[in-house]
Amino acid sequence: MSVLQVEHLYKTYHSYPSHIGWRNERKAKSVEGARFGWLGRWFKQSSEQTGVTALDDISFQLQQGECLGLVGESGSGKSTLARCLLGIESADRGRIVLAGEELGGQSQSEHQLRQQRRHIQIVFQNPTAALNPKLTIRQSLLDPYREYRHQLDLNYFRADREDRFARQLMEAVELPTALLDRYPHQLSGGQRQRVTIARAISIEPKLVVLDEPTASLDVISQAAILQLLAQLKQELGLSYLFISHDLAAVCQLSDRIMVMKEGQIVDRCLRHELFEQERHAYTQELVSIF
Ligand SMILES: Nc1ncnc2c1ncn2[C@@H]1O[C@H](COP(=O)(O)OP(=O)(O)OP(=O)(O)O)[C@@H](O)[C@H]1O
Repeated sequence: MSVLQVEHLYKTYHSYPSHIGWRNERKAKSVEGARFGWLGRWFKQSSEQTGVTALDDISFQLQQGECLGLVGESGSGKSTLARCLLGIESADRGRIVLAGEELGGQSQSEHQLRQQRRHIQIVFQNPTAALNPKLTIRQSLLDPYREYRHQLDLNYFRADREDRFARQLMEAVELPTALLDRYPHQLSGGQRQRVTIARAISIEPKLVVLDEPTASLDVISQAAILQLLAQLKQELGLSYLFISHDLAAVCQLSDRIMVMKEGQIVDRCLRHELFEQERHAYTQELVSIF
């Protein structure tokens, strides 16, 4: 079953000349400015010259329980795609369908949008920035649960009591429950990343976006986190979109791999095919510099 379907996604960033100043830029971007004003016309013209196409006709499907790896050099559009999936940015064109429901469909209310968003969670590269330093681990873990508690229908975790729920989450990511009342700065980097993973999976999302989840960790913690992610995927039947520069990590965790270049998907393969000779020239280049 397909969990995620992305169809013909496009996104261009328009950057305006910096000497114009934000007041004029805002004016130009406004409906009146863009449609009628000389300022709008002039800015549109200059932005077209300086626009960056971050996503250029992206289409793919991700199956239930699958890990889809996404690799590509810096600036190829990986994070833009992640931001569009999470609703942090909107695409210019195209459709994102999550478990049969279009994300951000036109007739959706704010409430419906929020409901949909909970089905996609993200694990960021830097767990220190992802955790609020003023909250204990317990508070951070329970945040998503408290926000969505009335709509949750969990299969794996039992959420009848907060304390039991928090303990279950710690056990799932192999952390001692004694850490629950500590603050993020009292944990190691690897432990903090385990907390962000526990938080992301706590409400059993349909899709977890892993955005370079091991990049800020030492080699030993990296291996342990990859192993944990593989284990959770199997136990909870999770689906991942795994974004990384690290081809070895991507090959270890992913079932299939997509290669992105300048906003386009230029190659797709099964993980064991990535290092084969007859791949796309750009894939071979990535493999050779790895
Ligand atoms: N807010 C923005 N405004 C203008 N251009 C942007 C913005 N965000 C990204 N870009 C541009 O869009 C392109 C894709 O960027 P993106 O961050 O998606 O790449 P990436 O593959 O995730 O890179 P990295 O691996 O370094 O994170 C780049 O050329 C980048 O400069």
